[in-house]
Amino acid sequence: MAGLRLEGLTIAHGGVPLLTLEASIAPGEVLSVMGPSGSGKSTLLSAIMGTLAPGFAMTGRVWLDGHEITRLPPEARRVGILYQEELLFPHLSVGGNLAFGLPRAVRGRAARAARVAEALAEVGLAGFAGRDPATLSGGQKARVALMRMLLAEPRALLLDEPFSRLDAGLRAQVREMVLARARARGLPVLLVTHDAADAEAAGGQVVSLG
Ligand SMILES: Nc1ncnc2c1ncn2[C@@H]1O[C@H](COP(=O)(O)OP(=O)(O)OP(=O)(O)O)[C@@H](O)[C@H]1O
Repeated sequence: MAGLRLEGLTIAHGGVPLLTLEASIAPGEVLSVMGPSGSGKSTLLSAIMGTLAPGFAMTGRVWLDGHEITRLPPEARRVGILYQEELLFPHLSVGGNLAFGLPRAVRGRAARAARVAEALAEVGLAGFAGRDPATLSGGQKARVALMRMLLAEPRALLLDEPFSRLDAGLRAQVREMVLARARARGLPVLLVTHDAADAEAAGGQVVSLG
């Protein structure tokens, strides 16, 4: 089955159960995960990324596009994630940040530069490749972070409250852009949010942890 499937996922810490989840997210669809602080939302994302901290025990299986990825190393999973903060590399230009996302298989300076330019144009930032990330607005940084992640060609997208630092107007705009780009690529999206408005705008399924 295409998309992301969490089959009988359970996570415990020090023998204490934290969460149980069964979910399927079809390509282009969104599952919003809500729940109070400490209910395990970030831990769930780590489990899907393959970066669960020591001390956590997980059972169940994670499937992506019909392949089981439960035990694959993080870099082999093709799961992209966006965090609350954009985490752009400050010592690289905007173009350098984007080139960092490109797979090694894209070879040659010209081909890589062309992919970076295309990505910038897709989010209305044509000509920004040479800019220092520190000179960008919050919304522009969010767009660069989104395209850096998408250039790595993920097959699923995890969003860890990526809009929460933006003010209300910008928040809706960035949220729409991220969800539209995910839909255009047919990516299943798991959105962690504290905000019911995010879940409502995303449409799709909603689960609450805790
Ligand atoms: N590295 C870690 N080692 C030990 N316990 C941890 C670790 N990371 C998280 N926890 C614990 O696991 C539980 C779930 O934490 P998690 O960060 O997943 O919650 P959350 O729902 O994302 O919270 P928030 O909304 O505040 O970000 C909490 O009790 C937390 O203290």
